[in-house]
Amino acid sequence: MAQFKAFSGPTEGEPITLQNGQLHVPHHPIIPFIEGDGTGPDIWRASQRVFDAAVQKAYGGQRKIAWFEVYAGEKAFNQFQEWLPEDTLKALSEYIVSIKGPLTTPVGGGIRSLNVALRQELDLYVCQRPVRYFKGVPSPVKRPDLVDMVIFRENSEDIYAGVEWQEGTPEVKKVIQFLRQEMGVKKIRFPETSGIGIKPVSKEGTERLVRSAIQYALQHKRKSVTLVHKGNIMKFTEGAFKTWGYELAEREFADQTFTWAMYDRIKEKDGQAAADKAQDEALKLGKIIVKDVIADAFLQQILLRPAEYDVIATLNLNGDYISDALAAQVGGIGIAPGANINYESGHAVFEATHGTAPKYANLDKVNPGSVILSGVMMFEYMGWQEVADSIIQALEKTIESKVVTYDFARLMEGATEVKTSGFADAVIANL
Ligand SMILES: NC(=O)C1=CN([C@@H]2O[C@H](COP(=O)(O)OP(=O)(O)OC[C@H]3O[C@@H](n4cnc5c(N)ncnc54)[C@H](OP(=O)(O)O)[C@@H]3O)[C@@H](O)[C@H]2O)C=CC1
Ligand SMILES: O=C(O)CCC(=O)C(=O)O
Ligand SMILES: [Mg+2]
Repeated sequence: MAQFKAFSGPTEGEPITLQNGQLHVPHHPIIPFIEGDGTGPDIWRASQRVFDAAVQKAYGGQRKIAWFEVYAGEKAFNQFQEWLPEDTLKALSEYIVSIKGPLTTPVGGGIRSLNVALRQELDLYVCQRPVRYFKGVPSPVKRPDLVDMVIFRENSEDIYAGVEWQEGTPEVKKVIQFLRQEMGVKKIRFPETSGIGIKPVSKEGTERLVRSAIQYALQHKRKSVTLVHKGNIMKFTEGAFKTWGYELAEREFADQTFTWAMYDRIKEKDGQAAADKAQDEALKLGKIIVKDVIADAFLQQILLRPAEYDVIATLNLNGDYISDALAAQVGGIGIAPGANINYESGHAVFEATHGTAPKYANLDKVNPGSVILSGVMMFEYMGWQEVADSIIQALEKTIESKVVTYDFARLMEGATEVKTSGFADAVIANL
């Protein structure tokens, strides 16, 4: 068992382990959780009750989660004068599967994102965010039911690496001088008053992300994987992401995929009819179509033609924007779950797509749906499918009966508005 310094270790349960690449989940697994800042505590309390009730219902006491609170953000700082204690990283690493509430990141200065730090420290290179419609949820679009996508957002590089220098500092002056004098850069419009940020995008980073997306598409019998990039402008980062993604698909999944890069090569050589025929044949054989789209066009097409998109593989910043935009299409960030995963080490930290929504902190008001659904993803990951299924059906039943939190109630006719805790009560009653 791991030894902890700042806080005590778990008092019950057994660790989840990885054996020969397979997750081994005991009947009483230790699962670390971070409550989160802002609305985090309200949402976590509600979600934890739903999880425990669903496990009890599915296994009648044979299985039970041994929750282990670990600390990050304001609660950690107040108790240990550290935003992200070493013990927390140790616990998330030791116990493999964990879940967290949102953590605050100040804008423009102060600490860097703890959420990003967790992803980088544990090398959780996939941010996986499924977006689907639940019947009865109010939506701003006519056919929200056509949205059924799973976002694979690269989670370890891009501008989130945090390599940037503030305007006016000696460091930024040095970087700008280097760029201008040694690299021949002439296009920094206002060199005296610029901050500089660096966007690293690697072949390895792209390949492991796209590989995970294609493997997911194959395992879940999805139709396509779309590489979303801004490669027309950022040629050697986002453009390379597209090229490396296609190359990976053709090299590692030659028999299971058909790429638009192949389509273009056939078209160039034998004409469009031949390329269309090759794609039709691939579809008949059940191959995954790997295609690409430029990010701005993608953002309008998901509104106009969402049914054309399925699994999405994209870079870190694009994935961040796309997650919230797609969440809005199916009713908002109140039911937008996610997971940060390293598919090689097995480490996974489940968390909602939304943030701390500070104006609603401690009001017992916001929708706990995103963390509840992140828990559903966690139970699926653990192989506790009965629990996942039972929570999903209870959540659907609750929303269909129009018992909802403020975010849905303000857009629904005849809704019964309940608090965060009240929504959890209703879901538990429907398990
Ligand atoms: N992974 C993480 O921990 C994340 C952390 N953050 C951090 O959170 C903080 C606040 O970020 P902000 O940009 O305001 O984004 P938030 O996602 O926290 O909130 C934006 C808006 O989304 C709606 N919303 C958020 N959560 C819920 C919920 N559970 N139920 C219903 N509606 C919800 C609210 O809309 P309305 O006003 O219409 O009611 C809210 O005002 C920042 O410090 C940011 O860095 C942000 C994203 C992810
Ligand atoms: O880390 C943060 O504060 C924001 C992260 C975020 O927006 C996201 O992961 O979607
Ligand atoms: Mg975000």
